[in-house]
Amino acid sequence: MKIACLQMDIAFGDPKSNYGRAESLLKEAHEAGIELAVLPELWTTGYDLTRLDEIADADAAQAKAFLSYAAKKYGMHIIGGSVANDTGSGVKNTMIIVNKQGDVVHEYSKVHLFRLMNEEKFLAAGDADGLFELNGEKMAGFICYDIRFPEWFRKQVLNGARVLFVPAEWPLARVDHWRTLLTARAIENQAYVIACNRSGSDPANKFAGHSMIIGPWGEILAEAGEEEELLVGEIDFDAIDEIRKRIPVFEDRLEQFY
Ligand SMILES: O=C(O)CCC(=O)C(=O)O
Repeated sequence: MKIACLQMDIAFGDPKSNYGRAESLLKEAHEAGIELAVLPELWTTGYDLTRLDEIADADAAQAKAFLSYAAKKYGMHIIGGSVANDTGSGVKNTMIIVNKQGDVVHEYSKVHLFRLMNEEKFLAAGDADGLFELNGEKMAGFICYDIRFPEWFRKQVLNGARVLFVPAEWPLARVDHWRTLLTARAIENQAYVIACNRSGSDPANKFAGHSMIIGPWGEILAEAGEEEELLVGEIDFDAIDEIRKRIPVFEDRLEQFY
C-alpha cells in the first residue's frame, strides 16, 4: 500500500486557509498514486486554543464532510489528522479516519492531554481507543503526546493493530525524543509507525517536521526535513509476519509477570 504523510505548515487559527492547503496536498498525493494519506494534528486550527469558541468544528462536521469528499474525489483512504471537535460537552482533539469510499470508519479523541501546551485547560480528553480496520487490516491511531505511553500502543497492538498512525504537532526542541520514541514503538510492537508532524511555527513553538515512516524492524523507511513535504512510503504487510516469526516477541510475552 502506497502511503504519504502530508507534512504541512498550519495557519494559526485560520481553518479556511488550512482546508485549501490540505486540499492541494491531497491532490498532489493523488497524482503521485498514493492510496492512503495522513494529515497532522489540529491541522484546521493549529494550537489557537484561546479562540476555540470561535473556530472549533461543531461535531467535527465540516472536517468529516471535507475528508469524505476528498477521499471519494481522490480515491484515497485518509487518516484525517485531528481537529478541534466541539462535542457540546467540551472540545476534543479528534482524529477522523475516512475510507476511500468516503465513509467515516472511526474517530479517536486524544486521551493524554499535554500540559506543557495547556491542553488540559482548553480541551476535554477522549475515553476510547483508536483501533480501526481498513482493507481488512487492523490499524490504530494515536495523537502526538500519546507516543510517550508505550502501554497505550501495546494495548491496541495486542488487539490486532499492525499499522500505527501518529498525527502530531511536535516541537523542534524535542525532535530527538520524537525520533527515538517513534522508532521504539515500531521495534517493540513489530509494527509500522506512520507519523505525520506539522512544519512551521506558531506564536509559542517552532515545530519539528521530520515526519517518519518506520518499518516493523525499526528501520526508517522515509523521513522528512523541517519544511512542508509530501513524505512517501510503502507498507508491506508480509514484512510484519516475517519479522514476528524471526523474533517471536508476542509468543514470548509472560503475562503472569505483567
Ligand atoms: O510530548 C511532547 O514532547 C510533545 C507533545 C505535544 O506536542 C502534543 O501532544 O501536542
